[in-house]
Amino acid sequence: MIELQELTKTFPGQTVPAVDRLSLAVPRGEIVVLVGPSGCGKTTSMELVNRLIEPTSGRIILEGEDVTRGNADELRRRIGYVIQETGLFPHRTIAQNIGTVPTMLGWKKAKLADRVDELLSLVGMDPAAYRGRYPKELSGGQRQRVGVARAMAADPPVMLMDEPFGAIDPITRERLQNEFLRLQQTIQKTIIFVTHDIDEAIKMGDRIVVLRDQSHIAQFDTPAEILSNPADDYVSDFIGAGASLKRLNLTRIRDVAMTDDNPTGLLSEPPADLLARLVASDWSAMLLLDAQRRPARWVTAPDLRRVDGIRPTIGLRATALVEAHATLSDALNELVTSNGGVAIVVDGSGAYQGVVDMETIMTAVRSLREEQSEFYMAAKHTQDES
Ligand SMILES: Nc1ncnc2c1ncn2[C@@H]1O[C@H](COP(=O)(O)OP(=O)(O)OP(=O)(O)O)[C@@H](O)[C@H]1O
Repeated sequence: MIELQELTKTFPGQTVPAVDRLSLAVPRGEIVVLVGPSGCGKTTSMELVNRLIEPTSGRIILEGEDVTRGNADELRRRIGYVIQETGLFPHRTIAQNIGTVPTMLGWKKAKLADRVDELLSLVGMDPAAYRGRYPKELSGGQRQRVGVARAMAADPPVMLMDEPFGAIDPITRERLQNEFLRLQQTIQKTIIFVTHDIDEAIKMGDRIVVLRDQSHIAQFDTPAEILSNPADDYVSDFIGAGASLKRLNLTRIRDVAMTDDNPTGLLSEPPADLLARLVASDWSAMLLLDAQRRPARWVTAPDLRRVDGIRPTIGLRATALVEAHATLSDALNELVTSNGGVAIVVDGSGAYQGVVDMETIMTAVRSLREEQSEFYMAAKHTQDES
């Protein structure tokens, strides 16, 4: 989809190139993450790809076409760009910001307004509430969402995302990452994503490029391979400690067997009925759901025996909610601090789907390990034969 051939940039007055002969092929519909230490040339590489700066040498091929020299504006319409500080225009409304590229392309007003609303909904913001606001009237996380919506406005096949969730608190960041991964399942864009955070790279990337100085590639591989078989000490050092824990970032909750034999009930049910179901199960607590089937409270048998009717304050609050797109690492994080000792899986509207407990996570870790050792056995076998 997009191919960089020996892309090089030497800034005026410099002797050493900031980016030196970077060659990379990004497959259609994949997220390729560039990860590397500060100053290694990540941002420069991205700016070269959409020709915010012109390469000293090398070529950029987009959908088979050499776009290194042609019209740069034309190229940028085919490439959406999201940057850390979002770069929203402060004196333009959210709708005007999102509509920047379509406006340049001369879209009709009605089509533009529809597209803005569609995009706001897509990134989880109510169009009526937000389209008329200004960037400073939004939270950091909302501004990032608008940045993503703006990059997608003219439906470019390629998106460049330079630390798009960098300047955001960890909780919002995790939420935005998950939302974006969910969105990507629908939009299937070809994405180059920059981060300096290896955990984010493992989570977001179909493939990861670990960069050294001057955008020299240390390793280009899937996250699983990079974690299991780092090419050299530089890559191992970059992964840092805890490679096996990081592997939990590779598995999503939807890919493991959730527990659904745990008892649940509705806040509106009589306590005696709930109690009967709870004692008939192997569980010591029951999850109560509200009328929209959203997790509300954890209750034990003594909680239920004590009352005639269910009050909203009964038992303990149901915490540790995660969506099926979240990783096992997210689930583990949540469950260690949760009231129920499990992470509760909900769908996009917050409705209950099941729970993930420690055993689910242990089983997944075990099977990841087994897959890996089977791989090594097979590799060894082939080696012995040869
Ligand atoms: N306009 C410029 N003129 C001269 N040197 C530059 C210019 N822009 C960047 N550089 C240099 O090029 C190198 C790569 O910078 P770049 O911003 O691409 O790194 P980065 O990997 O994105 O870093 P960070 O993670 O800190 O953003 C750095 O040594 C930087 O000082």
